[in-house]
Amino acid sequence: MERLPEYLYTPVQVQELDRRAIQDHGLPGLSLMERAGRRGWEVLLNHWPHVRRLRVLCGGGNNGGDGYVVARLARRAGLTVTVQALSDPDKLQGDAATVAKRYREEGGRIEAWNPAGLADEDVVVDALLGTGLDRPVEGRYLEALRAVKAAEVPVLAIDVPSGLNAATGAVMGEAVEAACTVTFIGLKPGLLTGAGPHCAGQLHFDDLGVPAEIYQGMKPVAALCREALRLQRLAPRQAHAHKGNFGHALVIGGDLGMGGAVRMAGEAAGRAGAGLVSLATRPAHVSAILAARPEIMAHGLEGPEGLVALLDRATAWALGPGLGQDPWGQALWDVAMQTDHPCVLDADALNLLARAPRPCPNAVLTPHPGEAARLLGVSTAEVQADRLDAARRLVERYQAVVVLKGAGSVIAAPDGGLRLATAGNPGMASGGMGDVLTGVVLGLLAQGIAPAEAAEIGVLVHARAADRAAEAGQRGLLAGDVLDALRAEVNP
Ligand SMILES: NC(=O)C1=CN([C@@H]2O[C@H](COP(=O)(O)OP(=O)(O)OC[C@H]3O[C@@H](n4cnc5c(N)ncnc54)[C@H](O)[C@@H]3O)[C@@H](O)[C@H]2O)[C@@H](O)CC1
Ligand SMILES: [K+]
Repeated sequence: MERLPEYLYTPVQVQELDRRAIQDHGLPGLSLMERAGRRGWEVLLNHWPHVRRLRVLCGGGNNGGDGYVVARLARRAGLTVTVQALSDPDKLQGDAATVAKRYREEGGRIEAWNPAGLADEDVVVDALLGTGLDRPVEGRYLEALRAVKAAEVPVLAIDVPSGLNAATGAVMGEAVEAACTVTFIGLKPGLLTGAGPHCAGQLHFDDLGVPAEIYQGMKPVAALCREALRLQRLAPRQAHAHKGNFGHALVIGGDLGMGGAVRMAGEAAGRAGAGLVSLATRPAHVSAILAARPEIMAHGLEGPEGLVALLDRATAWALGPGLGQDPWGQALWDVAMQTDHPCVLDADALNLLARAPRPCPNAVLTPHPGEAARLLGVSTAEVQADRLDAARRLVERYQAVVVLKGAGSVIAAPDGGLRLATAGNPGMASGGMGDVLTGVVLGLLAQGIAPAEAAEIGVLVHARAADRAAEAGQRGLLAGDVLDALRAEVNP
C-alpha cells in the first residue's frame, strides 16, 4: 500500500478543510477539482496502462465534477470514453458545471445513465458520490451501483467508493467494490474499517496541494497505528539483557478440548519477546503442550486453587483462550479478576465480562464484533455499522483499552485516542488468529509496554506477520503460520 497520512478526518471535516482551503486560503475550488481529476487519471493509467474503453459515471455534485475532468483527460489521450450522468447535467452547479462545460467544449458527450455495454468497458470510473453522501442509495443510483457490480468490470473510485459511508465504513444500501480508490485532502476512516477496505481496494491519497495550515486546529477523528512506535518500542536488546528483563507472561484458559487456544496464546507471548511464559490450563492438556513447546511452563489446574500463586509470579496475564463459560472457567475468572497486573481479556473472558460488566482499568479487551456486541448489549450489525463509535463506547463502559478486531481493527484508549490498522488480510479469518493476537499483546505487556501501546503495536505486529505469512496465499492461512512469522516483526 502507498504511504498514507497518519491522521484521519471524517467526511464532514474534510468538507470543512476543503472550505478553508478555498475561502480562507484563496485556493480556487476549480483548481482543486482539476487536480483531483488529474490525480484520478494518473492513478487510472498506472493501474491500467493498456486501457482503451472507459465509462465514467458522474453524479450531480462535485464528485461528479472530478469525473468530468478524468473523462476530458482520457479523451485527450485518445481513449473511447462514455460519460453517463446520473443526475441532470444541466443542473450541475459551480465548479462541477464548469468542468462539465470544459469536457463538452472539447467535443465530449454526456449521456443519460444506461447499463448497456457496461461489461465491455475496460474500466469504470465511479464519480457518483463522494463525501456528500447523506442517505442510503436508491433509485437510479442504486440501479447503477448494482449494474456495475454485476458487470464485474474493474472500477476506479474517485474519493470514496460510492455508497460507502466514509465516516464509518458501513454500506449505505449498496456500494461500489473498487479495485482502487484515490482519496483527497483527508484520509477518511470509513475507507479503512468495516466494509471500507473491501470497497476501496488499493488506496491512494493526494492532498491536492492544500497548505498544511488548513489542518491546524482540526482535531483528527482517529489516526493510523504508528509504525514508528513499533520500531521504537522493539528496539534491539542490550547486550547484557537477561530473561528477567522481559517479564513473565501467564495465559489462563484451555478448558477440556480447547488446549490448542491456550498453547498458541502462550507461544505467541514468547514470540513477542516475553522472558518467561506460563500456562494455567486443564491438567489433561499439560503433557501435550510440554511435548510440543518445552520452553513453556504448563500448569494443570482442576480448579482455582494454585492460580493465585501463578498470578503472583506473573508480570502480566491473559484470560480467555479456550476458557469456556462452565464453572471451571468461571472460577478462574473470579480469581484472576482480583489482581491488578496488566492483562488481556479475550474470548470467553469477554463473554463472562458481558454477563457481569465492571471497569477493567488494567486490561486490554480484544473482542471480535460478536463479542463487542455482547459487551455493549447490541447486535453485531450495530457494532459493524459504526466500528469507531462501538470501540469508543466499549472504552467508556469498561474503562479499558479496546481492540475491536475485524477488517480495519480499531484500537481505542481511555485517553480518547483511536487508532486504525491498515495491515492484515482476509486469510486471517480462521480459527486461532485471535489467540495469537492475545498472546502477542500479552507478551508486549509482560515486557513493560503500557496497555494502549501494547495493543497498538500488538495489532500491527500480528497483522504484518499475517501479511508476511499470506505471501504464499491467503486461503488456508493458519494461525500457526502467523506464529512462525511473528519473530521477524518484533525484530524490526
Ligand atoms: N472544491 C471542492 O469542493 C472539491 C470537491 N471534491 C470532490 O467533491 C466531492 C464532494 O462534493 P459534494 O459535496 O458536491 O458531494 P458529492 O458529490 O459527494 O454528492 C453530493 C450530491 O449527491 C446527493 N446525494 C447524497 N446522497 C445521495 C444518495 N444516497 N443518492 C443520490 N444522491 C445523493 C446530494 O444531494 C448532492 O446533490 C468530494 O468527495 C470530492 O470528490 C474534489 O474535487 C476536491 C475539490
Ligand atoms: K465516488
